[in-house]
Amino acid sequence: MSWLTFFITSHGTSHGVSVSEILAVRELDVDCGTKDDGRWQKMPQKSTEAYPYAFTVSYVERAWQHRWRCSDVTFHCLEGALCQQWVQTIREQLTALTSRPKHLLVYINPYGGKQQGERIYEQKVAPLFTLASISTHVIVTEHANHARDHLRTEAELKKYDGVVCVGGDGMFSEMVHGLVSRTQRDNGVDQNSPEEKLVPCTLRIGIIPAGSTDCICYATVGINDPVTSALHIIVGDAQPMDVCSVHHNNTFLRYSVSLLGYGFYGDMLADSERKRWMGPARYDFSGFKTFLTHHYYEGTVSFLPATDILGTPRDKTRCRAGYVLLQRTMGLYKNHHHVLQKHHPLFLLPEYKGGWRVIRGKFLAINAASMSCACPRSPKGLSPAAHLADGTTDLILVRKCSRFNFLRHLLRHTSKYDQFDMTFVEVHRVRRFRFTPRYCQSDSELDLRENGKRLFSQICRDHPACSCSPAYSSWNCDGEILPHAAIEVGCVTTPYNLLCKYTVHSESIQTPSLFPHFFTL
Ligand SMILES: CCCCCCCCCCCCC/C=C/[C@@H](O)[C@H](COP(=O)(O)O)NC(=O)CCCCCCCCCCCCCCC
Ligand SMILES: Nc1ncnc2c1ncn2[C@@H]1O[C@H](COP(=O)(O)OP(=O)(O)O)[C@@H](O)[C@H]1O
Ligand SMILES: [Ca+2]
Repeated sequence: MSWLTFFITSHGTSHGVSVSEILAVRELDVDCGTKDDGRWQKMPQKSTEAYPYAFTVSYVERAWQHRWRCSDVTFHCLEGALCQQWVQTIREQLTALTSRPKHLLVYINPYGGKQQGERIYEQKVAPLFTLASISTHVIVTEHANHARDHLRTEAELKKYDGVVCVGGDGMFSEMVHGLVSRTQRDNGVDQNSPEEKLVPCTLRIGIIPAGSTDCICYATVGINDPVTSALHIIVGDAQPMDVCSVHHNNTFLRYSVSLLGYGFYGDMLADSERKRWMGPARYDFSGFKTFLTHHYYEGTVSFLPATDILGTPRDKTRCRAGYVLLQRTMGLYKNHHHVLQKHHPLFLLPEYKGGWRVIRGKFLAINAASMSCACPRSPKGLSPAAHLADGTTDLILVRKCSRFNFLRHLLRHTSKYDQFDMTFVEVHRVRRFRFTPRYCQSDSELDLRENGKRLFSQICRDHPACSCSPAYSSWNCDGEILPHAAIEVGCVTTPYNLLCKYTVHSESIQTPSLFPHFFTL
């Protein structure tokens, strides 16, 4: 790591800036002030007289709660030649940072969250990309799946070092689907086969949060802040994550990177989609309504526990980027403080000891969290100890219980108390799982659901003529509705993610070439 140190700043103090955190450098013109922003005039007269040459370095400053800000520091010196030498050396050092993107393809969802995507990008992000000399091609989407289809078929991906998603988890998911599908198609991989290993994508996806939950951004960076995300993208950070593939009867349905939730989160989502006009508050409204309906669903969950890793979902450790910057710490495992290295899947390939486990029951919620799912509503998330790129997902089963107990469970997501420490909740770290509802879903029912119609005439169970629950919920897959109740899920990252050139956050591996807040899949 190179450090730029010493030199008398405008305040006569010394300053150290790591080259890897420099965004830009510009020379100041003594006669006519700063070339860019006229800040020269503001400098104390005394220092300008004593040191007539100067340059300004823009760099990343750590602010409160994982936030990053762009700061400027001006360095002064006596000789013009020396000043130029500094500027030139810094520029050379910046050019040598190959992990930084130079050309980006940006997709903005103008419809997500509070519909502020375009404004957020123009006002907060574009000026930083310009400062860092990053060229961009910006596409404002015109309809759902525009970004997915463009990435899958048309986009000239060779021209770019990364793609940027301005939106929420749904928009990120669209882009994941576009990129992953294209990569598999180009490499002849059949997505319909649940056993097939996916070929990793070479492009990373950066997220500028502009959605309703922004849990993928929050859970990886530690905050949903557009400026922080833009700076992570500029300095070339990367963060691989687990991707679950969801299949139904050997047909590929979707990928999931954050939450796959049946029951409570599925019903809440289905209700909230009809209230998009409310913006992010729709989730609270529909959450409250779904809480009151208190439906439970019968079925069988089978899962393959991840036996070859040491961490458990009940650990007190947290896996989140935003505090360890990967490519800046050299060497494998240097900063890995909470998963024992020799047990890492890279070194110990999955053994699947013990085989599948089967649990039958009545569930209020079945949630699979591939990452913590931390978000502003729940800063610790659905599964606080979930890891970002360990090839597992945390399967949380909430059995039928009273409304009061379910409320206690929900409330614990917002406090320091353990949401899993309740008799009706269990959590397992798994590699694969399957859910089969007790009653078979007919094709005609599925068709109706796929066409967006809610079916209320579902089979009424054991006790007719009562206010019992419907037979099926739907899955909430990263905020998108999956109408199929029966699904098979595999966490597909371990074999292909960790063996590639990717940088992995604290408990996973790290290789020198990439960086933390761009996602490599
Ligand atoms: C009583 C308060 C209880 C608060 C419980 C909070 C639990 C929050 C866990 C959040 C997990 C979020 C997982 C993220 C999923 C996202 O991928 C996905 C898509 O995001 P996008 O819109 O940005 O595209 N988002 C979602 O599915 C939304 C999840 C939001 C959950 C809000 C639940 C609110 C529950 C309110 C219950 C109120 C009961 C009150 C009784 C008096
Ligand atoms: N231009 C558009 N018009 C309408 N829907 C869009 C557009 N672009 C993307 N979408 C869809 O909007 C939905 C929500 O996007 P997302 O960015 O996740 O916002 P939110 O967090 O508010 O749900 C996604 O299903 C996405 O496919
Ligand atoms: Ca994981």
